[in-house]
Amino acid sequence: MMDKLTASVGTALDRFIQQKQEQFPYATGELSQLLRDIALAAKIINREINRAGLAGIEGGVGSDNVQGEAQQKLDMIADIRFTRALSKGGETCGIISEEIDGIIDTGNHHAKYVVAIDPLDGSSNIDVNVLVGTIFSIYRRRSPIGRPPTKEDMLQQGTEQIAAGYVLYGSSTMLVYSTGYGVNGFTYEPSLGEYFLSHPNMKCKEDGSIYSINEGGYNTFPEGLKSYLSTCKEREFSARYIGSLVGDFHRNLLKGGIYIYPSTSKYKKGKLRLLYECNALAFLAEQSGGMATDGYQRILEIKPEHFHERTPFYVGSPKMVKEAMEHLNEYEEEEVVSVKTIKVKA
Ligand SMILES: O=P(O)(O)OC[C@H]1O[C@](O)(COP(=O)(O)O)[C@@H](O)[C@@H]1O
Ligand SMILES: [Mg+2]
Ligand SMILES: [Mg+2]
Repeated sequence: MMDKLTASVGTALDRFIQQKQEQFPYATGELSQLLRDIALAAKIINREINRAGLAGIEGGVGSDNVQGEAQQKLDMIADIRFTRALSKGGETCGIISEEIDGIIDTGNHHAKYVVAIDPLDGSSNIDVNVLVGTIFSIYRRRSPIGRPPTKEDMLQQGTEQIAAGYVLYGSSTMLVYSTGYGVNGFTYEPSLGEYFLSHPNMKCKEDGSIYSINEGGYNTFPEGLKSYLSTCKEREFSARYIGSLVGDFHRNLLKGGIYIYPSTSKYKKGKLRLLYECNALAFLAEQSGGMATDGYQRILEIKPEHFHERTPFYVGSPKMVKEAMEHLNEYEEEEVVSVKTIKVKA
């Protein structure tokens, strides 16, 4: 359905959500409430992040999450705050969080939505005052209303997302999300405690000249990727890497560019998690005219098997993602031929 009402810059988030809901005669307001729950929790996290150095909430908690990564205090605080806001809000029946092994059952068994969330993205940047984020995906549950959330509710393909977004805690705090009708960005005004529309109808540029990748693992990158990176360097593209996925994605969305987290010897399937990092950003990328793949297939079509499964991630300007994939496929074909040749010779 075409977006009849184009909200103008400065529209308060609450009003924007209401306007969108009114465009759907059968909307019941549950998704609107869920989005408000996320926006509320993000305000609290924003406050915690801004005063982290003073409040002694920097550093680790001395435990690892299910992926064996050291958990930071702010990882846990963010996880608790989002879980609490979503549980109290009443519209979320189950949550998958980066910080928790299994399904978080909120007890809201009457609710029809489930959420996958990376409460704090870019944890390695918390203590060095570099921007961090939150990433979330929202799905309609599959299991009958009234029951506890199930594995099937949480392990849905990215194409099934009802909404997705991120919060960026940077020089300003922004909430960027989509409900499947374009991508809109809101800037938080702390003195008023409110978000206002600042980036309506965000569009990803067809092409760009920024590439974002941690080249530390270069020696173990797929040959095709090495070849693509050479072309980026030949063209003197700008290398930009914050080390916070949300920040790198946001910059490339605004300026044009490609973000890559490939398979490496340390992370055979890439480092990033499908359910609460890649699916959400792939949804936003496609909603804004960008592209997101694992190098070979659309991220949104990957059928998840595990809550914390990882995937290689190639996202951004479609022309750049397509070219990177061409290089990957070219080298893959050559590798197949060379194996066949060796076999024939043997
Ligand atoms: O340090 P690396 O290997 O480049 O990884 C950085 C990537 O890892 C992440 O920090 C992973 O996310 P979390 O911080 O939520 O675990 C991404 O934000 C970032 O893009
Ligand atoms: Mg993350
Ligand atoms: Mg995280």
